[in-house]
Amino acid sequence: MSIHIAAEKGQIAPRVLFPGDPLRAKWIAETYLSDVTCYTEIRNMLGFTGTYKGERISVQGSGMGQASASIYAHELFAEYDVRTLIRVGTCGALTEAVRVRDVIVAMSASTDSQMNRLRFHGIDYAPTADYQLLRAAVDAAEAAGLNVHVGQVFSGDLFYNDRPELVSQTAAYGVLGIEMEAAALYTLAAKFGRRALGIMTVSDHLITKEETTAEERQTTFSEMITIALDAAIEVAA
Ligand SMILES: O=P(O)(O)O[C@H]1O[C@H](CO)[C@@H](O)[C@H]1O
Ligand SMILES: O=c1cc[nH]c(=O)[nH]1
Repeated sequence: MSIHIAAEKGQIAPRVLFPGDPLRAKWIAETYLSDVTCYTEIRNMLGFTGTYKGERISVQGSGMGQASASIYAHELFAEYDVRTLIRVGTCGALTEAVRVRDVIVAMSASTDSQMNRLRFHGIDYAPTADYQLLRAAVDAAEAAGLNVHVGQVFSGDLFYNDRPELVSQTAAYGVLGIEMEAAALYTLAAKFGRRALGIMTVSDHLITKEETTAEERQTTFSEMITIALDAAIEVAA
């Protein structure tokens, strides 16, 4: 076991879905996987392994924010040899071109986090998705007849941000949605030479103020999950 995950080596599959909400992890495992086992309950940050279309897949809660998600991503890569990590999260929409319940596949993630400033001593690193995984996700969406937005997201450290102009400024530079983990995930995947992708369903709209319910955020968004699972099994384990 690692410090924050109770699994034995081999209990976590090489391909992992990575939602922020541990109850979304439970819902994904119960809804989409067969032969499911729960391999960790430490801090209630639940993790499950099961089978999807004959392939082993795990689902691990990440918690909210880059600080929490970085701990789980690091341990999954460093201690459990995870090869593919797909965030299945929620985000806020920053532009009217994107609507609530739309799906965004995140090509890149800007951030206001200091993590990479510390890591790279002031250099502006560009956290970027794995191209094959991104392409597999777009192909999976097309095969299922689903529309997705492919583009930039912003991974903010502050959910309650004091700078309302952040929305208009990032939108003016092409950012589609705001969430809190993708930049760290892409950076750590690059560090360990693994694949990462963030797929986010829009849970609320920062311009129109439309919102989804907490229950919907926990137990729906099936389009995103299907795309993530089908993309995961397309790339080498
Ligand atoms: O729904 P999840 O995956 O947690 O993602 C979003 O929701 C949380 C904030 O409510 C942050 O973690 C943000 O990134
Ligand atoms: O991080 C997030 C997630 C959903 N909506 C937001 O505004 N921010």
